Amino acid sequence: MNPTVDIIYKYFPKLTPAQKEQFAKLEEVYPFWNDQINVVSRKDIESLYLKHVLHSLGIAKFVTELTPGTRILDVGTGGGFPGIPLAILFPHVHFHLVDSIGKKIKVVREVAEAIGLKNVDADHIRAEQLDYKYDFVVSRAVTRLADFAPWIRNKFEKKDKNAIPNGILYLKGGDLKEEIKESKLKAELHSLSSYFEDEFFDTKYVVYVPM
Ligand SMILES: C[S@@+](CC[C@H](N)C(=O)[O-])C[C@H]1O[C@@H](n2cnc3c(N)ncnc32)[C@H](O)[C@@H]1O
Repeated sequence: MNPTVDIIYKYFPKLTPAQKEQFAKLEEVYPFWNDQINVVSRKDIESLYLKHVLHSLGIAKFVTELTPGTRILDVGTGGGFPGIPLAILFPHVHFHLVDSIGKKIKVVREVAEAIGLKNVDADHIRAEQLDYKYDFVVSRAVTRLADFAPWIRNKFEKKDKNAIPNGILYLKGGDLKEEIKESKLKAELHSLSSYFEDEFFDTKYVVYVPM
């Protein structure tokens, strides 16, 4: 049986009633929009909370506190992962979700509106074309680090107001050691199994690259 929203409450026990309601609403909103515009595989939508929502929140187990006003870019957000779950968790942080496919951004906007998220902007644009600065860039399953880093290298604010220096937070699978070597980046691997006792993710690490 696939876990319900309770799995989110289990790992994030300090959620406010409003946040709990937003997480709970995803269970209706995503299947509705996914039937019209496919953003998540049919098989995976049944394990929405485990494979998408909790997985996205792995980033929040590594960066647990963010200063109000922090700006985060989600590159290749697809249907809103990891950006939407993170935006629920950090209502005082601004999230810019972008994707190169317009219909995916439609789903992101509909989901954000349906659950009342005020801290999300979503745009149909390639990451390389953006001309803004951010504190962090998050992403999940978009491309190899060596290709990804040049897209966003010039998009970081210089000042570090958060507990960890600005940088990339990437949920990424594949042969990461080889990828990190290829990218020549100074990257750290943080295992999701150190945050979550349930073993369920195809992608097992948050890759953190200070920038
Ligand atoms: C495999 S999907 C992952 C979607 C989402 N991050 C997730 O984990 O469910 C990769 C997404 O990256 C988007 N993408 C690829 N290259 C991009 C670029 N240069 N700028 C913005 N989005 C891009 C694609 O359109 C696609 O939606």
